[in-house]
Amino acid sequence: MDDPTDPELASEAELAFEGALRPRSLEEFVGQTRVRGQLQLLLTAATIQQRTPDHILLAGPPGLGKTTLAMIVAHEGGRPLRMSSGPAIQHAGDLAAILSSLVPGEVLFIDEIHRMARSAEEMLYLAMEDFRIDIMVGKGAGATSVPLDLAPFTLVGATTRAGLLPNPLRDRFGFTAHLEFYAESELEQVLARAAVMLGLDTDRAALAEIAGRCRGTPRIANRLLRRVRDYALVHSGRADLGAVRAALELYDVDPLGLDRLDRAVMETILTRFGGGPVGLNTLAVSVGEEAETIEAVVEPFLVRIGLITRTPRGRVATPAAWRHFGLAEAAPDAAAALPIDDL
Ligand SMILES: Nc1ncnc2c1ncn2[C@@H]1O[C@H](COP(=O)(O)OP(=O)(O)OP(=O)(O)O)[C@@H](O)[C@H]1O
Ligand SMILES: [Mg+2]
Repeated sequence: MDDPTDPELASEAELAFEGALRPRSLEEFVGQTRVRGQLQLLLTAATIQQRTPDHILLAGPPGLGKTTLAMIVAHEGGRPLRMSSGPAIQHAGDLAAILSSLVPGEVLFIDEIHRMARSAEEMLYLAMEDFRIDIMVGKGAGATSVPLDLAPFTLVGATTRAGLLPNPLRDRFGFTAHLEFYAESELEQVLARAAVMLGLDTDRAALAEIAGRCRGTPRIANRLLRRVRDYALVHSGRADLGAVRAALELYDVDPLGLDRLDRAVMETILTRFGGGPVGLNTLAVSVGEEAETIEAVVEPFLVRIGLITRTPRGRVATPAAWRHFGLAEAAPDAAAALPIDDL
C-alpha cells in the first residue's frame, strides 16, 4: 500500500519534485532559526578570512532538512559539492578515492555518516584535521604508508543517530547543528511555498490542517500536500479543508499526524504491554520493525508530542496516549509484571 509518509516509496517524479522544492539559500530556508544563525556566522567568518568553512555535522530525524542544508552550505559559498553516504563507503579505499579527488574548497557531504566503515572513519580523522591521509602501499612486512596531501575541503556529515558516532569523529566537527521538529506556523510557510509551485487552489485553513498532521517534518508536509493535490484533482478541484480531511483520512494520517507505524508502536505499548515500561528491542520485534528505525524516526516524535516518555526501565505511555487512543489506563501493577528486556 502507498504510505505517503514513507520516503522509500516515493516515485522518481516525486523525488524530482522534492528536489525542486529545496530552498537554495539560508534566507529561503524556513525555521531552525538557531541553526540558521549559527551556520550563517560560520560561513560568513570563513568568507572574510578567505578559508574553507569548518566541518559541520547535521544531526536530527529524517526529513528535517539535512541534505538541503548541506546543499545550501555549498551554494552560499559558491563551492562545488560532492555527495556520498556512509553505506557507500565500506572500505578506507572508497574514502581515499573521494578525498584525493576533491578540488580546493569543495564541500564533501557524507549522508548517514554513522554507517561508514570503521577503517574509513579512522582515515577521516586525519583528513579532517590535517587535510592529509596515509595510503598503505604493498602488503605484509613490506607495506609502507605514503602520506598524501589533500585539497582543503569542508566536510558536512549528516546523521539521524549522532549518538552512534565515535567521539573522535564527533569532536573533529567545528560545529554540530541539532535540527528540531518544525513548529506548525513554520510548516505552513513550507506548505504555502510548495502550494504555489504546485499551482494549487487552496487556503490557509487547509494548509494549517496539513501542518498539524505532518509530524513536524517538511518532507512529510510536502508529501501530504501532493496527496491532497491528487484528491482535489479528482474531486472538487479545490484543495480546501474538506479535501485535506478526506485525503488524509484516506491515507491513514490521524489528527495528531500519527502514521501506521506510530500507531502500531503506540498500540503495542498500550495494549500488549499495559502502557509499559517496554524495552526498545521488544517493541521493535513486536511491531516487526528495526530498533534503529523506532529509535531514530518514531520515538523522537512520540516523545515530542507527549505520548511516551523514556524511563530507565523502558518506554512508558503517558495519560495523553491513553486518551488519544480512547482506552482506559491499565492498572500500574499489571504493567510492572510484564517482561523488561533492555532500554
Ligand atoms: N527548512 C525548510 N524549508 C523548506 N523546505 C524544507 C526545509 N527543510 C526541508 N524541506 C523540504 O523537505 C524535503 C526533505 O528535506 P531533506 O532531504 O533536506 O531532509 P533530510 O534531513 O536530509 O532527510 P533524511 O535524513 O531522510 O536524508 C526537501 O525536499 C525540502 O523541500
Ligand atoms: Mg537527506
